[in-house]
Amino acid sequence: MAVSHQRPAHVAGSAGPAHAGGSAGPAPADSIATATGLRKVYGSGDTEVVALDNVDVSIQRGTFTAIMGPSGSGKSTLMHCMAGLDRPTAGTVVVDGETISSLNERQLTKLRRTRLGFVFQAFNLIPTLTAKENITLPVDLARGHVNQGWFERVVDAVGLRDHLGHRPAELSGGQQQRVACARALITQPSVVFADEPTGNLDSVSSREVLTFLRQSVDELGQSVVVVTHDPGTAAFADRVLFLADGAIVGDLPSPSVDSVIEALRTFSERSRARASAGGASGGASGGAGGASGAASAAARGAGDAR
Ligand SMILES: Nc1ncnc2c1ncn2[C@@H]1O[C@H](COP(=O)(O)OP(=O)(O)OP(=O)(O)O)[C@@H](O)[C@H]1O
Repeated sequence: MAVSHQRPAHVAGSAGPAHAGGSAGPAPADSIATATGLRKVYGSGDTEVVALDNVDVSIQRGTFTAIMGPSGSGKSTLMHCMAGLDRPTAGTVVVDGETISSLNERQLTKLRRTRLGFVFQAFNLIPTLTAKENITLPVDLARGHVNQGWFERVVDAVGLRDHLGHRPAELSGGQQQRVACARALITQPSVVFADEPTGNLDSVSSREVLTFLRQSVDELGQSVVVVTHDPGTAAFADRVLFLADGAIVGDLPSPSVDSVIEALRTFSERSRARASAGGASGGASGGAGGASGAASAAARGAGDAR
């Protein structure tokens, strides 16, 4: 489902055309997460799938980045490799100065717990715990101390002060996902990674969650990366990266719903042209047909948002 969004003043402005290219540029000094030469191959022989093919990405600190692309284009794989949930076949990932591709499992687990935040489509809350207990769970598991000042700021931003004693079953879907977002932020992570965070929500709840993620960037200085199919969600971001067949094919700053749909349409047409020229092969599955499907889905989504 799509969500329309009034862009905040500091990121408003004319959305330029998506820059098309094979990489999202070299790592600038204020990069919070960087992938260089990232390659991920699943299976081997006849079943081999190249999910990521030499991807270079740099995510700026204190920004909201959306990753889009057709089904099977490698969005989740890219996010999982950058978040240390999956190991790349080749290439390097650096998060907040730490080269995570060279960490062992124990170090990776610690890094994920202490320096990264995650939000998934399924809220993954513990049903027997209250909202407050769910939010502080990562700190409690690490036997740390909740920074009370930060907790208060997050709770205010998430707008759930009156529901802290409620269990997940007593909260709406949007409220549950906001609890999950607050949980992702409680450790003041270097980056929050969200995979289709509004996939299970109606448009009102989606807006609540996206507004909160946006605020976490604007007011709390967090860095957020969201994987999404929805142009309305992408329009909350400062920048949209487009993937197709395991490669970055576009980079759109200051996105709007319309500019995202236009970019999806352009990449879909290019993908179709490559396919009819016989050049679409070898990459991740979901190639031309998938891209085309994504563009039509985007157009449908835009209809919903208006
Ligand atoms: N564990 C796995 N084993 C084998 N192939 C996989 C695995 N995970 C992903 N793939 C393949 O890698 C490619 C990229 O998958 P990925 O899930 O990253 O795409 P996506 O863009 O996130 O797709 P979707 O939008 O449908 O979630 C696809 O062809 C997928 O089938």
